[in-house]
Amino acid sequence: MSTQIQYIPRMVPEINDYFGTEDMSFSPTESFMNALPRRISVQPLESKTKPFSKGDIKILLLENINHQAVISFREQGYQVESYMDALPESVLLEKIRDVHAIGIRSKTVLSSSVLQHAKNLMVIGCYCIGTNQVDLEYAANMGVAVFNSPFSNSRSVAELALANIISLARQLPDKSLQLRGGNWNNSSRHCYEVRGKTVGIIGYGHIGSQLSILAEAMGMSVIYYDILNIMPIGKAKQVPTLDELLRESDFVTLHVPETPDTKNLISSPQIAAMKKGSYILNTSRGSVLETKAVVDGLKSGKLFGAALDVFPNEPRFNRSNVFNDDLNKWTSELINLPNVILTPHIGGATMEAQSVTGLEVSEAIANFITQGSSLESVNFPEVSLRQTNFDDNALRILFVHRNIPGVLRKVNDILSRHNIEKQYSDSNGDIAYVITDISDVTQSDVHAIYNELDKTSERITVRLIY
Ligand SMILES: NC(=O)c1ccc[n+]([C@@H]2O[C@H](COP(=O)([O-])OP(=O)(O)OC[C@H]3O[C@@H](n4cnc5c(N)ncnc54)[C@H](O)[C@@H]3O)[C@@H](O)[C@H]2O)c1
Ligand SMILES: O=C(O)CC[C@@H](O)C(=O)O
Repeated sequence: MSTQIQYIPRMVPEINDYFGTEDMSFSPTESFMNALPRRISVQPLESKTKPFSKGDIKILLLENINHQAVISFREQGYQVESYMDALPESVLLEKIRDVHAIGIRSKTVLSSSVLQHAKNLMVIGCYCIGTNQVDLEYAANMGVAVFNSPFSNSRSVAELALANIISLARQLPDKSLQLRGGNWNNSSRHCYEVRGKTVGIIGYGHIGSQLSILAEAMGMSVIYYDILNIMPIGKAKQVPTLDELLRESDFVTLHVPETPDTKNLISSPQIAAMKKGSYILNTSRGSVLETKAVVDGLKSGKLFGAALDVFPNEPRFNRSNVFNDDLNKWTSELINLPNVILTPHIGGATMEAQSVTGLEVSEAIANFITQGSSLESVNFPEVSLRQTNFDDNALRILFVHRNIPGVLRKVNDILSRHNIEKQYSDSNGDIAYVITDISDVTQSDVHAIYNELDKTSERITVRLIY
């Protein structure tokens, strides 16, 4: 008989309640954080235009997004509703209906069937690296820009991968578990140094290349496989085929995104190609590694250990008794195997990474709302216009449209009674985006311009900032 779990969304406590909670750490993190070079400014660009009352803009933040984001949005005057967890779909459908911006991490799936309920949505912020949880194309076709934080947690993931490499080599999880059970076993059987061993990195992007540096510093040899030709760091060597990497590595570690090409990238044939007594690590996405093949590899003795931070199915909420066979059918087999490290998707879960991510994505969201800037969006044409000498009679027009010939001419015909101060347009596949600043606009011009642009058959969205 299945049990129905009643879910009551847990709101994030008010900001002052954060201090003194277990999540808060002041030392040594605080001094480190203050010394971090800041690529981003804490305050978003001050808009000289008057878009609307920010108090009318509703921002929904899910999955316990860092309190810096909540503080920053509230200080700017936005309405913010913030929840500890991902919402069950029925609640999400209700909540997403009238929000203008939503911030998520990896557990909230924004599929087309969810997004079609979002009537006011302008922008999605993924407070993480991965964006596979969002239907990016559908969002772009709605005129909704999606932003992520492309490298703020790369170091955290790379450090976890290195820690797992050493832990697997020394059988740390099992030794610790045995001693907790009263069992003293200081045998060196199958315990190794990592120095001189080879780590094979699949996906030499932000995380893979960080790990490369850390692993070399430990005296390891690094080889990597990537679909792109990427310049090696240090003495690392790119290998031409996945097969070569699998054959030569003592530790194989996955750092590719979830794409149709990476689904089950490592499965039984790839594990068969690995060295006997090697180890596999996955901190990328659960879909990239066929976990049943890992279970079989561990059982047969082909693999000496595995460290998995991500799984094909992951719980949406932090709860007890959820990591079981109902979630993934091989779970009980996996948890009973020796030398296996299982972590609940914590690669990027550090105070440092969450704080930087919180600021970076919030800044992108705010700049899209107040300026229309889509720089570094993952699904949108990248357009941004500098604002200079804006006076009370200036108007900024943000027009997202189908990417077909003749649209810019139509737009400029509509605007022809005004001086175009600045204009910038870009396209990305079927979508194009043009930002135009015009001057000498009266209140009735604003309405006329809006109505005319709104009627154009190629329009996806039109937004005016004045
Ligand atoms: N466990 C966590 O908490 C955590 C945290 C951050 C990121 N991630 C995951 O890690 C992934 C990688 O992050 P990143 O910042 O290094 O990404 P990245 O985009 O910087 O690097 C990914 C690399 O993979 C390569 N690649 C893509 N498809 C490939 C294929 N089929 N074969 C070989 N190489 C391929 C790309 O060319 C790129 O160099 C993210 O997409 C995300 O899913 C997990
Ligand atoms: O914070 C998360 O939920 C996901 C982190 C990680 O998987 C990422 O893609 O950045």
